[in-house]
Amino acid sequence: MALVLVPIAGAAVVALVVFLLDRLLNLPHDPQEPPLVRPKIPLIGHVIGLLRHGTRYYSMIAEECKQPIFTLGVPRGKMYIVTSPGLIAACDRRSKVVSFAPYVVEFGKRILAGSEHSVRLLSEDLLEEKEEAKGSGGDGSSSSSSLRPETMAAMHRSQAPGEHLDALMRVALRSAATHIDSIIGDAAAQGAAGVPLFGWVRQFMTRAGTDAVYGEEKNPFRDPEVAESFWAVDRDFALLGLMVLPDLLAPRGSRGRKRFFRAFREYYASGGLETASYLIKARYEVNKKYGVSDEDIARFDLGVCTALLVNTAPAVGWTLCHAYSDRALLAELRRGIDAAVFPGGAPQTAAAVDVTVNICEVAEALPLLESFVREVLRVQSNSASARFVLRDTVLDEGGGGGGAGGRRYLVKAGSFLGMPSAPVHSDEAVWGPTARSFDPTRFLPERQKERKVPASAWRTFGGGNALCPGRHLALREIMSVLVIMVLRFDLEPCEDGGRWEMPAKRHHISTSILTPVDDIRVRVRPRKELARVTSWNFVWEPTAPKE
Ligand code: HEM
Repeated sequence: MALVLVPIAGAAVVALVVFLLDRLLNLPHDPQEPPLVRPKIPLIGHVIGLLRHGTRYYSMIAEECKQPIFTLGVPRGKMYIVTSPGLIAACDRRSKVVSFAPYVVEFGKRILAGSEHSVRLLSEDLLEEKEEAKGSGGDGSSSSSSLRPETMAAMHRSQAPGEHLDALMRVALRSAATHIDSIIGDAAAQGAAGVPLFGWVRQFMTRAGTDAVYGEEKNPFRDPEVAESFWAVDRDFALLGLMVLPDLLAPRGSRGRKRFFRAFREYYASGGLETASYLIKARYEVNKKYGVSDEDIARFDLGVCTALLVNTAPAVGWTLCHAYSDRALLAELRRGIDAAVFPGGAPQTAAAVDVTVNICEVAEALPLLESFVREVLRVQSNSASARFVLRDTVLDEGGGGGGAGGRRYLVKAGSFLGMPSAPVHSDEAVWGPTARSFDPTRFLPERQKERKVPASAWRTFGGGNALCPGRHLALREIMSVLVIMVLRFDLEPCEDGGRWEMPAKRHHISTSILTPVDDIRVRVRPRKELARVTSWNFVWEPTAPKE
């Protein structure tokens, strides 16, 4: 009898220990908070889920619990996950309290390895009350009075539609077109094995983006070693973020980071600023105003390059995969682009022809272009919109979309709040029955009129006062490369008899666009029917507004 009781008593002790630990490690849950989702394995189930599935875990839970917002308890903390557009909009409206700022500070400390002084400057006025006192207008348009918001205001100002963005695009296009040409003209570089599509795109987008921002003349990325160093940092992003023995745990990333910082110190020391874009000049001015050292300015540039490159490069890769893997879509895009560039048909003369293409005009003539790119960004987005709750606050869904009308939820100070794009991007209540399929016409103006999707449901560029300031530049860059490629080249996978197979995807910690698990090797060939064109010039010049 006593022997029978041993396992029962053992199980009771385990249950008691788990119960006590649960009480001790998990924070109490107020009924006004979003519903609590209990993990299958007590205490650490959600942590295991997140480690195993990455941000996909949020979608898995969202699908099971079907709540507009829910709470995941983790040891000594809690995470609120928001999936309804109405509540996302509510968080965006309170973005000073449900804040992105603490992550900017952590990024400055862990990845940019900023000095204590600069990290302190970044963490000043987290609630942006100084700004409020002056009567701010929100997403960077305000007159702010601390380093972090003022830097973001400069980022928004320098990339808003207008002369500064046009200047960035001028250089980006010139540089992208030149670097695309250099590989096409170099048969040896392509070889029989072709080029790795995502790797190749990353190479020319890295150069185009940084030429635009830092100026072609002194851009540190002219040195391939600096580009390699940058991408080594990105590869080791998570390990560097731990701040534990980086030279040992992440030797390539750590070496790359030092090399990057050196290159950027030299850039400023050798007068790089004079040839830089307005974006870099405006940032420099703000940094100097707040007493950031030259050493730290060079470190902050690692942040600029991360924001500039890590999403745009894979987004261009996916855009080309989607365009070329669907013959009917490719034919339609090509028909529209050809018609806009050669209204009288492809040049047939014996003489060589120079062609200038204004991509802005092409995009206006062919709305499918932007609709298609937005759809690529919808399905390939994996943004987390991570926030930290700085004060207890009540979120009111306000009946604004998502269908759960007007419920209120308390979120507590000190908690993580995420608004991952994946669940909301695949929600049939928002996008209709085709939510999970790829539809390049989804964002055409006439389709948008048919089905009103709340603005807060398209999360590719985030929202609130963390809304991506580079979104206009990114969209223009992606559309431009698409036009250049579709107009000029045929792309064919080297393997599987030329059949396109979409690469599997995975999440990478630094990016909000999914990463391909494996690259795909392609052959790039100029279109035969345009052989007469010997010189191409691509520009993005906004047309005069219509009367
Ligand atoms: C396809 C390309 C891009 C995607 C998908 C993307 C996406 C995002 C997302 C999701 C966020 C966070 C928003 C949030 O949490 O609500 C963000 C922030 C940011 N992005 Fe982008 N981005 C892209 C390109 C760019 C470019 C070209 C730049 C130019 C420098 C840029 C600069 C930034 C900056 C500085 C922030 C931080 C904003 C802040 O702290 O307030 N991004 N981006």
